Amino acid sequence: MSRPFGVALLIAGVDERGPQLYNTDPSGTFWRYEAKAIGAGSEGAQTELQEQYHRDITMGEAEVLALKVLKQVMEEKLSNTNVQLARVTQETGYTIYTKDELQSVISRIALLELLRPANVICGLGAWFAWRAAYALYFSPLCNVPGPFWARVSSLPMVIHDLKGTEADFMIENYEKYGSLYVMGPEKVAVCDLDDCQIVLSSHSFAKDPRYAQVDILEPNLFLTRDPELSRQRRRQIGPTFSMTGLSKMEPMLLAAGPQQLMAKWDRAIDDAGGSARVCYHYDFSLMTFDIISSLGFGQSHRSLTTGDRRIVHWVGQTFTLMLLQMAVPIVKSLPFRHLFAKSLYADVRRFISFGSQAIEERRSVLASTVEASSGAEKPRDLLQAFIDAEDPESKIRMTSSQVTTETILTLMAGADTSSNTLSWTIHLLLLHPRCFARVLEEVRSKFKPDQLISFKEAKEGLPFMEACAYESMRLQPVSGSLPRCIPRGGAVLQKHFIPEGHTCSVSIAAANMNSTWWEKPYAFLPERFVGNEERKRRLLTFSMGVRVCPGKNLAWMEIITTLANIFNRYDIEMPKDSLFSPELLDSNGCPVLMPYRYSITRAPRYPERDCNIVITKRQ
Ligand code: HEM
Repeated sequence: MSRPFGVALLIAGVDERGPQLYNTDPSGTFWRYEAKAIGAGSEGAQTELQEQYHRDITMGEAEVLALKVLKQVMEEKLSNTNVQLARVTQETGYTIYTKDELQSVISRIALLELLRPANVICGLGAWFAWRAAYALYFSPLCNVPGPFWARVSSLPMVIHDLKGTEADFMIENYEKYGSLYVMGPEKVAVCDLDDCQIVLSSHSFAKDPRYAQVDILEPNLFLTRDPELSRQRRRQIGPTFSMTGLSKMEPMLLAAGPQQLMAKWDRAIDDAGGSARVCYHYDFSLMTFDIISSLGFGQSHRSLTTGDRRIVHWVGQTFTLMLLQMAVPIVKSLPFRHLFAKSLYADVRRFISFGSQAIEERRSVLASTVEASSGAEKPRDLLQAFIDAEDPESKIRMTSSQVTTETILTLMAGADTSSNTLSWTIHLLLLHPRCFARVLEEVRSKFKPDQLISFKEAKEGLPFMEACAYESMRLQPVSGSLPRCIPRGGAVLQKHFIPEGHTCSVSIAAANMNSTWWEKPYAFLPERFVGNEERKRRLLTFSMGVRVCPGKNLAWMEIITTLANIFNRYDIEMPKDSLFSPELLDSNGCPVLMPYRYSITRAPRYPERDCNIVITKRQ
């Protein structure tokens, strides 16, 4: 038997025969001698040692074992005075443990005793009983409705978060407990629109501290918890995202967006001889990336037609690292983190340097054109608008790296959100043929088959189609919940006082299904939005208040122009092998929708299977 550390232990004691040392031979017979030593102890201890005979043990284990024997020796009063513990090593020979050493071994054994399974179970039971009693009778949230488990632990919510079913779980709990309920020991879910407004309308309900854990990018509009930075950025980039600012960029948006998509679909139809099967989800996804990367990075790069997914990949990696830092902040200080997550960090670096390069190139192109002709027009895109953006109050402009950060964030926040909204709208329309027929009638009665429809034309001429997009955003909001901190002095929500230090989560999914505000909330009823500006404002999908989505107008421009142009140009059908149909209904009497997953935004779970359509040129 090999012995780790070359250490042997033995028991020494003083009994009526005088000092006894149960000798040991460090060269190999330690266990035999140890067994002899406990001859003075109980039978139980001997058995315990003998059971361990055939395996290597560490110094720590040996100490504990020896001490157990020692304890028994003392307890059984076989040797009640001056009991000692000694160790023998090949190098140092026989040494008696000092008082301090003995004390430390005794503490260790006491801890081990404490950690015995029975003790652990009792401890956990007591802890749980205390948590339950506190949650039910003493917690400031004890009068707020909610599931019992959520009062005691955040685990149920975390599990749904990880499974990507958080939205359904929050709607389910809203149905059971109402517009304000407990979703964690110190956290409430907010599902009433008036309360959402209270939370979102001021900076005093700051974003969750986890947002500030991300250190891969400079402080920016999306992640900042600092009201001053948030206000300043909005003043700087606000004009860019206004309808006036965006209308200058529309030709570029149409070229990278609907025009590119239609060119691809036309080719697919020609290649297939009249009708083609396409996966609209993937096409929308690449198209929206192309729109933002052409506007934000000045790129003529087209991932939809070339299949080059480099930027899409970088965005995914940056999100992964961001979420990792938000969920497990310690990863930021791990010494070899760059080695553990080498490709993740490398891709984020590539993405950032791609952004910086775009700015440098733009600056040098501008410098050379200004030299060549003084009246040269600057490009009309997001990149230029960000470079030129100035805070009207302080006259401060963004530095190059701030522009890079905001552009990267724009791509991250603006691509998947818009493309998933498009996917859900198509899916819902295919499952509601009455509405779809009305949309087609509306579009085709207003526009010629080959006409490129602009945003203004679509917005003014297609109120029902726009209402369908609103209803799709209500039923399948792509954004998740918005976690906020309760401010100093606490807050009153649904007549319950929620103290400072607690958090709340504005549930977009549940607020959009709140039956106080939305009649027949599960039904797809676009009519509710036609000509009703008040209802449109009430929709929470873009958030509201001081941190409302600044890209809202751009998103609408992408969504409305894409839908109008494809409905005008193609006849669209569900394939025969589709698993979904208007006749397949759920328990609410509504068509069953394709399953979703959350990868930052709510996306179709099986796009290859569920997001196919058969397209032909409009008859
Ligand atoms: C259908 C499309 C979109 C939806 C549903 C959507 C939704 C949202 C929501 C709910 C928020 C609030 C997040 C929070 O408070 O944590 C938000 C914030 C934001 N969105 Fe959007 N968004 C969309 C498109 C876009 C686009 C196209 C852009 C940029 C071009 C964009 C840029 C941003 C930014 C920068 C923020 C952070 C604002 C802040 O925290 O102050 N979004 N968006």
